[in-house]
Amino acid sequence: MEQAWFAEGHDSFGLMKQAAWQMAQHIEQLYEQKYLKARASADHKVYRRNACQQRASIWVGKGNNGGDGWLIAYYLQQAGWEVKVIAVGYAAEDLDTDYQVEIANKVDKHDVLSDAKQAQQIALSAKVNYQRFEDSGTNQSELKGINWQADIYIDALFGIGLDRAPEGVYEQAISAFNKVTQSNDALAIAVDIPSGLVASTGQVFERIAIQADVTLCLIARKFGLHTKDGMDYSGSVIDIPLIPTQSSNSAATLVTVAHALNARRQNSYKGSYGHVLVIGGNRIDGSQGMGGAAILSANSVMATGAGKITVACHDAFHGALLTSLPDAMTIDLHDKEGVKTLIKDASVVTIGMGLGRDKKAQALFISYVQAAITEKKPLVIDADGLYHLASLQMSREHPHKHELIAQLRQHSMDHQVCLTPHSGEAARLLDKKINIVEDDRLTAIKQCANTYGGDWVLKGAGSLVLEQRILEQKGSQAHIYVCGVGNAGMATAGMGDVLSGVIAGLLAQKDLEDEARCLHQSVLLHALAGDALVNDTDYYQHNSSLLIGQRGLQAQDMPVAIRHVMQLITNKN
Ligand SMILES: NC(=O)C1=CN([C@@H]2O[C@H](COP(=O)(O)OP(=O)(O)OC[C@H]3O[C@@H](n4cnc5c(N)ncnc54)[C@H](O)[C@@H]3O)[C@@H](O)[C@H]2O)[C@H](O)CC1
Ligand SMILES: [K+]
Repeated sequence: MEQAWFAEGHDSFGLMKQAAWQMAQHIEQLYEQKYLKARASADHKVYRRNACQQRASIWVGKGNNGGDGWLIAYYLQQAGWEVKVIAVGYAAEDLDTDYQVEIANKVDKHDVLSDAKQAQQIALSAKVNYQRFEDSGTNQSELKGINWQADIYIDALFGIGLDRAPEGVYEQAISAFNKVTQSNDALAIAVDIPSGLVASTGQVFERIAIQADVTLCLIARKFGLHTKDGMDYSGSVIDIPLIPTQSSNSAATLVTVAHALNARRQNSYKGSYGHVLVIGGNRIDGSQGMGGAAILSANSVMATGAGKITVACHDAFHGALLTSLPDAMTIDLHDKEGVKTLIKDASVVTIGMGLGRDKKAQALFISYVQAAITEKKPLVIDADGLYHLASLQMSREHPHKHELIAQLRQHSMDHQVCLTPHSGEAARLLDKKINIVEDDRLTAIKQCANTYGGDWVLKGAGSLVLEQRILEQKGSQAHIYVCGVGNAGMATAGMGDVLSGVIAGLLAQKDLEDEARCLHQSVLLHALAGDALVNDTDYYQHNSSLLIGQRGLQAQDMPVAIRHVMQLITNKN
């Protein structure tokens, strides 16, 4: 986006100045919020600390992110701040003003100094105080500068140009920055993205990254701020758009707000809201079984508002299921003909939660998925269903390999097929190592969709959703969403089963608009329900009876929260 802007003839150094100027304004506001408000609350320690001049310690690298940092130092100094720049990766001559002027004079008239160099020159000409961060930092006077107590620490080491793990002096600088901000309880503000975090993937190499309280994100939200490690390092994100951008160019859409649900028609009956068939909850001979997976999924189907439900699970669990969900009808998972007849009647089939991974379970999976395809039913495939799909894909000799996967692909062109792996399951589906998937979740979800067709969720921090849009002309186009809500309390067993239930429950309700029952809506609803149980934000505060907290949150707590969120997002008549 930035390059397109420059190609239109806009000045790149002008943009850097604009960026730095706006960031300096935000830094002043953030200072006020953290310290001056605290002063009003009679925190004497903070009051004493801030009775003097505001102090900023600005850590700059050698690229344009560092350029932003030099200019921020310049603008803050102009605004009366006491500033110190910590220059990381600079040789002594890089900072020697006379030498730099000499170089600048030698530059051919047709050439220009890089933006970062120009920024540095402006700051040095204004006598901004700086210091080199040197390897190992044993020199006491050097240490003094680095440990200099500031109110605000600004990370301008690396931005979107980071392309490898920070090593040597950079690694030391990042850990010194984190140490000094934490020990001073000062505000750590990242320019564009916390240094060490990869903007396009959310990956942090070997846990070396700036731990920011606030990230001032320039031009457009970076995908990496919202998935994998992104949320653990970026703190709260403030957007500084700077230039007009087109969302059609973006890698993904960040979603935090659910589509509103229309109120139900008074004149309706259970058939109006669909019949979900849940297939799972098996008990392999000699094992304790996985009935809970189907039970949790079924409970969520009903909490999401489906009209009716049948659960095909092992006989051993029918009693437990009915105790927890008397609304359900039951059938034995192994009653092939009976289940196939029910598939005909179902509006949505969801399969795999606790289905089991042995050969018998695999045969059931193939047979039920084929029946659903023949009956033209929307399908949700989760957990052990994904395991079987991966096995079929990997096996060279399985007679159903090409058949089933090709059929599923074909089916997904006209019917909704939702597949919901976490990283481990996605790795198996792609026959890759889990860290390959984790290090580039965006590529992984696209590869899943390319291989198997259908709509996908890649679960985990910042769940990704890929929805295929069928185009009028032949073919389809994938749209990717990243879920900007949800919390780590949801990292517990059974949460995936709950999600598959939400997806099926929404799909079954044909009275809802398409956007209100698409896959990213389900992922959002599930995440918002998780937040309703742990967050005491304004949005949920009025229902504090729901609050549980992240530790100890269980999948079985979710249905009540799902109903709560559904009610909040439903249009009133
Ligand atoms: N006018 C503008 O150009 C604007 C730029 N903005 C800011 O610029 C950065 C992106 O700058 P860039 O120079 O492309 O990259 P970085 O500063 O992030 O990286 C610098 C440099 O470092 C090298 N490098 C990468 N990884 C490592 C590593 N692990 N160790 C050592 N060195 C590394 C890499 O080769 C780069 O050359 C953007 O984020 C904005 O902050 C603004 O958008 C305003 C306009
Ligand atoms: K940065």
